[in-house]
Amino acid sequence: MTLIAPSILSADFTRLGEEVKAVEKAGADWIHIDVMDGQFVPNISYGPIVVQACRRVTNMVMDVHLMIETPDARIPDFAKAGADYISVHAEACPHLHRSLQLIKSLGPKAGVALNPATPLSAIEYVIDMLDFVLIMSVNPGFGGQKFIDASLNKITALSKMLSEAGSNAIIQVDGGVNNDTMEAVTRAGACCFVAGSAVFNTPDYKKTIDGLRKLSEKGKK
Ligand SMILES: O=C(CO)[C@@H](O)[C@H](O)COP(=O)(O)O
Ligand SMILES: [Co+2]
Repeated sequence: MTLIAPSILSADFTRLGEEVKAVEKAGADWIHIDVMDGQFVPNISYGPIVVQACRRVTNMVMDVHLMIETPDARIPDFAKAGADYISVHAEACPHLHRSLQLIKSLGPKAGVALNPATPLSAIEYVIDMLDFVLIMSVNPGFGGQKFIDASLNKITALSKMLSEAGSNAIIQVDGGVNNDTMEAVTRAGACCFVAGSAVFNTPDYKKTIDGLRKLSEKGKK
């Protein structure tokens, strides 16, 4: 399974609806929506009304990445706005089990995002609750950053950890995914690929997404 999830963070916001439709037409599987609060990360992006607006123009799976403090207070708004998948950061959730319970109780699939410096042990005791795990391969807050190479070993270790636990959770990789890194992240064990600048900063989205898929196929061999 190869799931390509363009992040709208790098889209042209004056034409957001058209951009979302364009990547859907180009063969994207999910649309990734990065929510930043200026507290958990040093940047502010957008909230539930943008998720709601995207829902009106696409049938793609909407994947909401919450880079916010106290996410429990906001999760119901994002579920109501139409999120299909919601990830919270382990670093922002003192009661991670409760946050995951909350997401699942409202309908969306639940995931945990881990910063580059956060060990996999952060999810050890909630592993059975996870529909996906988001491995940050850059420090969260901005698009267009360079892939952190240590993420590859982390993805490999996560893949082993999940299979030993009998978990079918999807491994999502987010940050610096592009033509140079796609093959290696696939080989490490990821199957959902968030790509912001690598998609939206190119002129032909279909060509770009097809190219990423091909590189992923190479990584599976
Ligand atoms: O969560 C984040 C950044 O915090 C990402 O989803 C970025 O939007 C990915 O951007 P690229 O590295 O693909 O340009
Ligand atoms: Co993201």
